[in-house]
Amino acid sequence: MRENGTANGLNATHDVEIEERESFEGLISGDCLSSLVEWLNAIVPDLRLPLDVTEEELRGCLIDGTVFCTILNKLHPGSVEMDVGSECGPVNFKRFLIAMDEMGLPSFELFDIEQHGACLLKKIVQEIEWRVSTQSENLKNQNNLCRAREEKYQSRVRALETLVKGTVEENKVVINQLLHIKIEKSKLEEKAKVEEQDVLQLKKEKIQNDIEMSRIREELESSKQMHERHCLQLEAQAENTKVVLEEKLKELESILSDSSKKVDELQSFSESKQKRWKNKERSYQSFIDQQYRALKELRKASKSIKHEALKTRKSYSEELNYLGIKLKGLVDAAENYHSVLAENRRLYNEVQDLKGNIRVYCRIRPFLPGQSKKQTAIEYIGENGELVVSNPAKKGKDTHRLFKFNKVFSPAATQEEVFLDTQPLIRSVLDGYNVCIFAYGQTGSGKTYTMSGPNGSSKEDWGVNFRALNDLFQISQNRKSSIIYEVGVQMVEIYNEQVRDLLVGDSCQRRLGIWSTTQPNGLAVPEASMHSVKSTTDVLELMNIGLMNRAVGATALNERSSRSHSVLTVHVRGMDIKTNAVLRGSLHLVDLAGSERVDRSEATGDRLREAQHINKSLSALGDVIFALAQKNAHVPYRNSKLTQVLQSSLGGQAKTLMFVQLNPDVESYSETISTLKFAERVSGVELGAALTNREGRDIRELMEQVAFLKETITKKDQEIEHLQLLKGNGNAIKHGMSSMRYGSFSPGGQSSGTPRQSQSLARRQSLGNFEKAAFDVDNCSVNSDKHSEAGSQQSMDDLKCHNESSVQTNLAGRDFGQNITDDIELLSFGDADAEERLSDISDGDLSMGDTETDGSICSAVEFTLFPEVSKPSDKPEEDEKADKAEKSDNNGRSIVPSKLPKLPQKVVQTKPTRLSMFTSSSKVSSSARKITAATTGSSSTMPPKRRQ
Ligand SMILES: Nc1ncnc2c1ncn2[C@@H]1O[C@H](COP(=O)(O)OP(=O)(O)OP(=O)(O)O)[C@@H](O)[C@H]1O
Repeated sequence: MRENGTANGLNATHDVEIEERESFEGLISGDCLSSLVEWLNAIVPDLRLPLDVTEEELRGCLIDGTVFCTILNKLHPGSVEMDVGSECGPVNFKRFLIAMDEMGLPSFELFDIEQHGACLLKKIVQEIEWRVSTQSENLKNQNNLCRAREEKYQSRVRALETLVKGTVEENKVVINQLLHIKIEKSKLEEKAKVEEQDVLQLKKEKIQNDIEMSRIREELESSKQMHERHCLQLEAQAENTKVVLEEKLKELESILSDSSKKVDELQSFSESKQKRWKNKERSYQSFIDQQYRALKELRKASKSIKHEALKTRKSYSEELNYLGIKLKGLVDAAENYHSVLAENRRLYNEVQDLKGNIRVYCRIRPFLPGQSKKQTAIEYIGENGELVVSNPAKKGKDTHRLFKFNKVFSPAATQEEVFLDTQPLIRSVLDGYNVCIFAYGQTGSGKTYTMSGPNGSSKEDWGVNFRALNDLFQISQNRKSSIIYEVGVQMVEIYNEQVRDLLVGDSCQRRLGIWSTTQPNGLAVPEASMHSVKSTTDVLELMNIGLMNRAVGATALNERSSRSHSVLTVHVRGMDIKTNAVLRGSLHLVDLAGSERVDRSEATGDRLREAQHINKSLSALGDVIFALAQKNAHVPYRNSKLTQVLQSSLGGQAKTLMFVQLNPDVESYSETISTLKFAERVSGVELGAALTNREGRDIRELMEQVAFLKETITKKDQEIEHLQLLKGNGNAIKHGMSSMRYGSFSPGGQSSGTPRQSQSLARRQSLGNFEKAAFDVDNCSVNSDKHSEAGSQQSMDDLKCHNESSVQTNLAGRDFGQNITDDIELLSFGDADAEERLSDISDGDLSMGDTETDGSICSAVEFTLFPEVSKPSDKPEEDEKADKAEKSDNNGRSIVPSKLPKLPQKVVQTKPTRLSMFTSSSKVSSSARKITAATTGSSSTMPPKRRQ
């Protein structure tokens, strides 16, 4: 019965829990309660239940699950595992009593574990299962499973219970089985734990799923709302679109109706147009017919016009023929153009000549930056070349001084304006004239500025030099169809009375000699390097080199003061293509050194020496010009290197232009006055008509003939030498041959040319190399031609005469031919010696100041070198007198030169090379020395070296 009751109780545990609790009332009697409390306190001291606890209080008491299990194990050791208690958590004591009650335990004293163990266990299991089921209400499926298991266990328990009812042995077996079941139970518990964990896991998952579900639901809700909103929008749009479409439809319908109306209109219009076209077609047809008729008429007319055109053509060709005849006349006239051009040139130069050959232009320098507060000495500048300078320091009539020149340029005048008035002279150079342009003035007055322009100047600032050469090239280009020009440039510097080549890089170069003979080509310094130039660029380069090489020193007056005279010489040679006539002109562009007084430049030492040389040369220039102005028979060119170099340009055959440069500063008044006085003196010079250097064709032919003969003689000489070698009888044969050879030069000999030609040839033969061939070959002018032809003949006569007289005096036993032989031998000096001698001629004894007038041996040389000084042909009477004087008076030193043989001008002019110049001079000096020795018997005038 109890078994059944227990089984029933188990089944109904959870369903009737509350009823059971109510039925617990009165289960425990008073004795039992107190003994129970004691027992409990003894088992679990921590419980500390008061002994007078009422049943109600006891029922309300909670005991820990483990305590609960401990109590059970005390009652029945090993009946329950402690884990179960810890899992149950706190257990209401009431439940414990109920469990005891359910197990039918009357009291604790009567409790028999073997008897009530199974029942107790069942209760405990139920309790656990109940607890699990209460904890996992949501997992109903699990519960079902558990229930199924529970049922299974119940069946087992039942089986056990049946066994328990059996014998004690059976009970033991049952106990074993119970133990086995316990083990299984523990396994099941483990499983239950696992499942519990699963349940927990599932719970978590469920919570997560619930969260997820709620999220999804929310999302679903929001998307649903969105969708609804979207749907609403779409519906609104559809509504709008529908309205718009309806409107459009209405519009289209109206358009359609309009179009159909238009179509109707067009149709009617096209029909009317068609009608009009048909009308037009008819009218065109009638017009074409009309045109066709007109065309027929035109054809007829064109035929008649063609006929007329033929007639006109005929008359035109007749007119053309007439024009051709006229054109021929014009061509003839054009052919005469060149001669007209030449005539023009001639006339132009005549005009230039009429203007006077020395022109003086005055240029006043502006105040330099920083000098604006200075007082000017320039009072007035007239348009016709008047210049008034005033001296504030003086009073009365001396305050103002008037000067007059060809032109006065104010400080504002540009380089171009200055050059415009110079330009005509440049053209004259190309017409075969010698021109000299020089700038004179104190240091810093603008000489270099006028001549070259400022340093590194642009084309606008170019000075006269650059512009002149530029002009030369331009004019020569314009004339190239009729005249071919060659241009060569020399640039020298005269520094401390020494001439240096500015176009040679070597700074320590040697001094150059000057050949002071009046040369039509103005080649005064033959040793200076000659540079052929073809363009302005070439000239610019050369002049830059020259300007860099120019000696520049500092003085108190000008920081960059040039202490030397620079002479740029441009040699022009032009050949007329038609006539082969050669034109020759030279242009000297001179930048003089400062003209200030020595005391004012505060110079000492080297600077003082420089200043003295400069002053000396400038005063020599003044003397020359003064002599020219006075038309003196003798002009002292040789007093300075400057006048020697410029001789050809200052003489009677040249055009000269002087720029007088003035410093406007009143402090420079005295310098300004002395400069202006000098300029005034120069402007008074009349040089006479300039002469052009023109050479005829016949001269050229003669020159060629001479060259040919020279060649023949050279060949003969070579043959003679060859024969000498062959025969081995050197001295005898040589003498014989020499006699033969020289005999050919004697006037009576079998010479192929005239004696004069032979002499000239002999000289030429000995000359050897020529440095400046271009300017050497044709060194004659129309003027010099006539002059030198006569002069040469005269010289030959003189030479003969001189030889005769020599025979009569000290040079007995030598005939004319032998004399020439001497000359030739003299001409054969080496180059070095030649240079030295040339230098000697211009630098040494021969340059002594007043030798022109004292008639020494040097005068003899001078006579030869400066034939224009005393012109034998012009003054035959003087010559005769001199002749007599020479014979009668050995001390008549001034007379001797007039008796000296004058070099044939032609020879001198045709070979102005360094060597030729030297040899001519050497010969002359040699002759002169001999004669001097003969006439004066004095050797003191010549150093021993030069007599060799
Ligand atoms: N017409 C001018 N216009 C402007 N500046 C000028 C003029 N003339 C000269 N000068 C200036 O005056 C200064 C002196 O001129 P420049 O050197 O030409 O004098 P110079 O007479 O040649 O002197 P030196 O005798 O020392 O050679 C230079 O600075 C130059 O540029």
